[in-house]
Amino acid sequence: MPNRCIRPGDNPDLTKERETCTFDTDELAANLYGSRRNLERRREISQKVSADPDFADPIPHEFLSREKAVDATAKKSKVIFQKWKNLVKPEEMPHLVNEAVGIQGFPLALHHAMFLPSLNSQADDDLAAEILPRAKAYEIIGTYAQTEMGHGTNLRELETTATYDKTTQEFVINTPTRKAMKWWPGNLGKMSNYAVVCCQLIIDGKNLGPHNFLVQLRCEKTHEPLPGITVGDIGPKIAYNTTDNGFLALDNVRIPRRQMLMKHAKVSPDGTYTPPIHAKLNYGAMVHVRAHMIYSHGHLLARAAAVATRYSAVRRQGRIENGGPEVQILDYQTQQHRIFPQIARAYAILFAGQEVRDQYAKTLEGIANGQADLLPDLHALTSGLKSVVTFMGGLGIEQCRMSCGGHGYSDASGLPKLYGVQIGGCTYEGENMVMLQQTARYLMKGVKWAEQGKSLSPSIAYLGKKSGKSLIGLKGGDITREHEAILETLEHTARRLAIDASQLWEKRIKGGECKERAWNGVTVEMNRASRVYTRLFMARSFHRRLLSSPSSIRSVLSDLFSLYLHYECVDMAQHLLEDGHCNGGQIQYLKKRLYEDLTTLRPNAVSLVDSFEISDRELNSVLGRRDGNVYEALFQWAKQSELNYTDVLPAVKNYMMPMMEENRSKL
Ligand SMILES: CCCCCCCCCCCCC/C=C/C(=O)SCCNC(=O)CCNC(=O)[C@H](O)C(C)(C)COP(=O)(O)OP(=O)(O)OC[C@H]1O[C@@H](n2cnc3c(N)ncnc32)[C@H](O)[C@@H]1OP(=O)(O)O
Ligand SMILES: Cc1cc2nc3c(=O)[nH]c(=O)nc-3n(C[C@H](O)[C@H](O)[C@H](O)COP(=O)(O)OP(=O)(O)OC[C@H]3O[C@@H](n4cnc5c(N)ncnc54)[C@H](O)[C@@H]3O)c2cc1C
Repeated sequence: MPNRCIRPGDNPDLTKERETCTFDTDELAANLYGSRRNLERRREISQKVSADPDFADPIPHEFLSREKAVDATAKKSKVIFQKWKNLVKPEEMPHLVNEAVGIQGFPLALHHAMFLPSLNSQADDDLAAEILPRAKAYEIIGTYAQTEMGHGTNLRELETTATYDKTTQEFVINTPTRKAMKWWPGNLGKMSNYAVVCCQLIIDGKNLGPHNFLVQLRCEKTHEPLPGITVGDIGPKIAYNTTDNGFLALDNVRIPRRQMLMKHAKVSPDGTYTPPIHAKLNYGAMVHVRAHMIYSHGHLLARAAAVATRYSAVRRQGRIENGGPEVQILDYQTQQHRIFPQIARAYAILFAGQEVRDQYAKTLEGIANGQADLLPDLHALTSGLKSVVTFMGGLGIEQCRMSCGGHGYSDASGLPKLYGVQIGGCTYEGENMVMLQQTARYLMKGVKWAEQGKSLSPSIAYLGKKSGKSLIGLKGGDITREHEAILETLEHTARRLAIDASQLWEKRIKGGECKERAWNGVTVEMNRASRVYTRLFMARSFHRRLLSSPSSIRSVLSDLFSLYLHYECVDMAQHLLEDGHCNGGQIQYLKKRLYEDLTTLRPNAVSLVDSFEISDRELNSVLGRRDGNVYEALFQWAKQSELNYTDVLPAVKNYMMPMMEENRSKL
C-alpha cells in the first residue's frame, strides 16, 4: 500500500518503514482533515508559505532574543493579515498561522481566539455594527482581559468595577487595588489597542456580577496608552514568549453605556438591568476557546508523536540479540510502549476535538434562537475535555521528549517548546482541577436525574443504564465484540465512579457538613469521576469515527483503536478493579493484548504519523524531519548558535582567560 511520503535521498531506514505501510496514508489524512480537498488545501498552504520570501527565517527563532522574536512574529502576522487574508478561508487560518509563524503566539492570537468571538456572541446589534467590521478588517487589535493578579479562577471575586453613572450614561471602569490589575491576558501588553474587559457591574451600589465591556486602551494613531490606563508586558514565561501577556490598570476610565456587551444582559439608559436568558452567557468566550483548544492540543501531541516516531526509526543504538546489527530504537518494546499510545491518543483527541467543535456550533445556533438548553451539557463536556486533554498531552509530549534521549532535550528537537506551549493549557481557560469540578457538578445532577428516571442527554445517557458483568477477555477472537466489551466496561466504571462520588458527598452532608464543605471533602473522587466520563466520551468518539471510516483505512484504525482502548484500560486498572467489576486476570489479558498491539502497529508506526500531514516547517524539529537526515541537520542547526559567531567569546576573553593566566602565573 502506498505511503506517499517516500522520496529519493531519504534516510533508508525511514524509506523501509514507509515501504511496509499497509494502508494509504493519504486516505487516512483525508479522513482526519475531513476530505481530499481539505488535505490538498492543507498541502497547498504549506507549500505556498515555504515559497513566500516574506515568511523566510534568516535564523531559527530559537536563537533570537525575545524582542527580536516578537518583531519577527509581528512582521509575519502583518503579511498573513494583509497579503494572505483573502487567500484562505477562516477555518484554514490556524494552519496558515502554525505554518508561517509557529505555535508560540502572535499579535492577533487573542483577537481571533477571544476578542472577535466575544463581540460576535455578546455585543448587541448597534455595538457589533460599529466595532465588528473594524475588528474584522484589522483596523484595531483587541484582546480579552479577565484574569487579575489576585483572582483568575473565582470570577465572582474579580475586583475591577464598572459603575454605571446615570447622569452621563457612562460606565466608570476602575482598578481598586494592586492585585485587581488585569494580569495574564495574551497580547494585552504591547499589541492590543482595545480589550473586552471583564468587570463587576455596579448599578446604584448593587453588584450584579461579572460582565464584559469594550474598552479602548491605546490611541489609534500613536498607540500610546490613553489617560488613566497603565499597560505593559508581564515578562518571560515557560513558553508563549512571542506573546505579550500583559498587565492593565484602569483609573476611573469612562466609557459610553453602549460599550457594555449587551446582547444578553442589558442596562437601559435609566440604569434598569435585564438579566440574560442563561446566567453564564457572559462566559461565552471561554466556552468558545475550550471547545476549540481540544483539537489544537491534539495537534500538539501529534507533532510530538511524529518527531519521536520518525527519530526512533532513524536512530540506531544497541543490540537486541548478541552479534546482530545495532537496532532502530523503535524496535525496543519500551520505546513502542512510550510512543505508540501517544499516536493513538493524538488521533483520539483530534477526533473528539472535531466532535466537540460541531457540538459547540449547534449550541451557538440554539442560543441565537433564544434556546440555551444545550449549554450545560457543552459546558460539562468542554470543561472535562480541556482538563483531560491538556494533562494527557503534556504527559505524552514529555514521554516523546524523553524517548529521544539527549537530543530530545535540545531545542533542535522542537519538543521542549511544544511541551511548554501544551502545558499552558492545563492552566488557561480554567485551571484543570477547577474545571473538572464543573464537569462533576453536571454528573451529580445526572446521577439524580437517572435515579428519578428522567431523560438524559446523550453524553450522560450511560448514567441511566444497568451494568452487566464485564465481558473483557471473554469474547475472544472477534475484535468488534472486544471493542464493545471494553466500551461497556468503561461505561460501567464511569457510572460507578459518579454514583460513588455522589454517595460520598451525600454521606458527608448527612453527617452534618454543609453542601459546599462536604463537596470539598470529596473533590478528588469527583474529579476522578469527571476524568473517566471524559475518557469514555473520547473512546466513544474514536469508536464512532472507526465505524464511519472507509474500508481502505478501517483495519489500521481498528488496530489503533484497540491499542487506545487497551492502553486506557491498563492505565485506569485501579478503577476497573476497585469494585470487582474486572478481576486481575482481565487486567492481565488487557496487558497481553496491549503488547500484541505494539507489535501489530510497529510496521505502520511511521506511516500513521505521516498521515498527520505536518510539514517540516510546521514541525520545526531537526529530529522529526520527513527525510530522516537528522545528523547533518543537527550540526547545521547548532552552527547557527550565536555563541558560534566567534571562536573566542568575550566572556572567555574577559574572565576565563585572565583567570587561567593568573592561575598559571601563580605556579
Ligand atoms: C478560532 C479559535 C481558535 C482557538 C484555538 C485555541 C488556541 C488558543 C491560544 C491560546 C489562548 C489562551 C487564551 C487564554 C485565555 C484565558 O485563560 S481567559 C480566562 C479564562 N478564565 C477562566 O477560565 C476562569 C475559570 N473560572 C470559571 O470559568 C468560573 O468562575 C467557574 C469556575 C466556572 C465558576 O464560576 P461561578 O460563576 O462561580 O459559577 P458556579 O457557581 O461554579 O456555577 C454556577 C452554574 O453555572 C454553570 N457554569 C459555569 N460556567 C459556565 C459556562 N461557561 N457556561 C455554562 N455554564 C456555566 C455551572 O456549571 C453551574 O451550573 P449549575 O451546577 O447548574 O448551577
Ligand atoms: C499561558 C496563559 C495564557 C493566559 N491568557 C489569558 C488571557 O488571554 N486572558 C485572561 O483573562 N487570562 C489569561 N490567563 C489566565 C488564566 O486564565 C488563569 O491563570 C487561570 O484561569 C487560573 O487562574 P489562577 O491563575 O487564578 O489560578 P488559581 O485559581 O490561583 O490556582 C492555583 C491553585 O489553586 C487551585 N484552586 C483554585 N480554586 C480552586 C477551587 N475552587 N477548588 C479547588 N482548587 C482550586 C487550583 O486548582 C490551582 O492548583 C492565561 C494564563 C496562562 C498561563
